[in-house]
Amino acid sequence: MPLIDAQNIEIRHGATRAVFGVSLSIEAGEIVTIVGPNGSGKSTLLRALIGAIPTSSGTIKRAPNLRVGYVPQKLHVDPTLPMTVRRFLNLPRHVGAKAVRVALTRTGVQELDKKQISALSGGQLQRVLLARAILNDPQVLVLDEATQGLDQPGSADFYRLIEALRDEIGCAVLMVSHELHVVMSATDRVICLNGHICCEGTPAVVTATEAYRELFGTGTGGALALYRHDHDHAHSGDQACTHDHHHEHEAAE
Ligand SMILES: Nc1ncnc2c1ncn2[C@@H]1O[C@H](COP(=O)(O)OP(=O)(O)OP(=O)(O)O)[C@@H](O)[C@H]1O
Repeated sequence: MPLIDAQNIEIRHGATRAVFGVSLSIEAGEIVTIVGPNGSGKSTLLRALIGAIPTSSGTIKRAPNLRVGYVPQKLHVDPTLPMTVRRFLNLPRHVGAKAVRVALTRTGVQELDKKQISALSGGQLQRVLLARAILNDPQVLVLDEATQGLDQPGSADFYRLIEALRDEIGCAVLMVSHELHVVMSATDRVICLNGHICCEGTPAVVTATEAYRELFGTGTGGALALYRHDHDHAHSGDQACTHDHHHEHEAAE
């Protein structure tokens, strides 16, 4: 049984239909990356899949007592509020020094445990947030553009860490990223979202498709830049677009 299984879901924010006709499932241990333009419903879909917001139609089934670890885009910390990394990882639930040490070691920042949260660099903070997300030994790790603000080598390191954690913990990973070219090698499956699912598949299959080339350019070696990705047409909930899209893209070769 999949960890999460969504069938034909629609999600509305008031009058805005943010996601429609989406069916997808997340299997144990796989890494799934959702890409798509701004406002295409990526965060909305993630939040619905983990049960944080309701759907307006369709069904989402989650494995019983599913353990989810969530890494937000960023954390706003009041610099006047003193809080060490160790204390932060013990909120809202006290987990103890050993669990904190294990989690920080797994994310490669064990030396930061006594540091103030407000004194961390962007990359260090993301690793601390990741450490917090794995404290409950998650079956699914969910990341919403977790590398925003990191430079490309920093992002690449972070995604390598995610892959290593997946291998170590055995969790599935569901993430949103704008950096498909960076995340590609650490992904089993790519889903391109624009309200509905435009195309999906393994990176190897997706990169070989015409739809993918239209979306992301034709560069080689994974050095593809998702630059601008316009879908200026309406859909009625189909799962694969067979018609032309209008895209502007740039391939960094
Ligand atoms: N809380 C909300 N109330 C009203 N509308 C919302 C809300 N959250 C999102 N929306 C709308 O739903 C649509 C999808 O937004 P969402 O944040 O899911 O997109 P996204 O793909 O994650 O975007 P981005 O890449 O910019 O983060 C957008 O039109 C957005 O304006």
